[in-house]
Amino acid sequence: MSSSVSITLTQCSRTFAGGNTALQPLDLHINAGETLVLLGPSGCGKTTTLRIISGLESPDKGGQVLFGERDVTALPIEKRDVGMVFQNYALFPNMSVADNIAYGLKIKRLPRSEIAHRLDEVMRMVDLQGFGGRRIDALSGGQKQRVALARAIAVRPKVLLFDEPLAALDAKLRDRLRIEIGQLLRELGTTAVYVTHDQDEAMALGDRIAVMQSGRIAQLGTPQEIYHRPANAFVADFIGAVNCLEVIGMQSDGGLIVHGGELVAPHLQGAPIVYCRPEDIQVVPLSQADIKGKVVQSIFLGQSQRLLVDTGGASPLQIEAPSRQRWPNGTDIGLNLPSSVLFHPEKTTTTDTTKELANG
Ligand SMILES: Nc1ncnc2c1ncn2[C@@H]1O[C@H](COP(=O)(O)OP(=O)(O)OP(=O)(O)O)[C@@H](O)[C@H]1O
Repeated sequence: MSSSVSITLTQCSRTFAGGNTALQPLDLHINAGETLVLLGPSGCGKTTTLRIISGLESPDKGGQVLFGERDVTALPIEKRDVGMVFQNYALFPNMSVADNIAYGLKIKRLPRSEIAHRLDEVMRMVDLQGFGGRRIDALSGGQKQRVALARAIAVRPKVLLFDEPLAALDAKLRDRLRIEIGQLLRELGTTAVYVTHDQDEAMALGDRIAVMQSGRIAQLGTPQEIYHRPANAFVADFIGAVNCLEVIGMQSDGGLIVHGGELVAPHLQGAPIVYCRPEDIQVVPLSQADIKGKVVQSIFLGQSQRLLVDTGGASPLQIEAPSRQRWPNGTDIGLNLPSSVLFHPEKTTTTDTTKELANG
């Protein structure tokens, strides 16, 4: 495989006709061999960023795209040595699987023996052995996406770009292909940029995730950093369920007395706000509970259940509870909330937060 390259975007903005700014000036460095996921809601600028990296789109004047040390800003996609995988596969429906995969290799005028060798190699990698002669329209969605993947890697690109490749597939297939793509990317070591609005996909695949909001990067970090130390309320809310708690007092041992509340704004006037994830709240016997409440709803999720618990706050707390236990509505429930699991977006660590709150 060809050696991977780093990607550097400097001051890349994109304004469309009519003054619609899809991307604010963006600086982003992607390490060689890294998988970077661009995650965010519809319209936040993920695809525009990917298209600027691919060469399908140019940044506004002044923006620069480097692959390694090489300035590729003015190069079209076919000169950038990138492979792309799209949501809609973008395959030739009337051609066979093998002809689709070999398409780029033929354009590169590789010798027939080399084409045969690479076909063999990539079809094995994406588990499509024996499918070479099939027509594209005789394949399932998952198989089509494997063909698209094989076609992208067959040319041994320096950079692999994915635009929501699993969005059209059903949940089970999505999970499976997500794992396979992750394995493949590790095996290939190719620098990859992967666009999705699915947080599970982002966390499973990304070495780092850039969470985007309104044409900017709201946070760039490892999945763990993004999940456990979200930079702001938008990231906290986008990357998973979060409880927003109003601090209404302090216990003698320094523990916070909190009320449940919903995620409204990062800074409400008055009481300090802290956040916590549903799975970090412990269900304990009532006699040992810091917080007591009543179950108002339970949502069965299979491997766990989400309980909504009224603790007297503005809105119920979300708790993750074991799957097999029954919690009829109206059940009294005891909860503990270790201060170590509380976090405050805009601040760096949970410990800082607790200290600051304790001091202030
Ligand atoms: N060719 C275009 N002309 C005008 N506006 C555009 C064009 N392409 C994108 N935009 C706008 O730029 C913004 C960002 O679009 P982009 O496709 O990058 O978002 P996205 O995060 O990929 O969204 P989605 O997940 O829905 O694909 C949107 O407001 C979109 O409407």
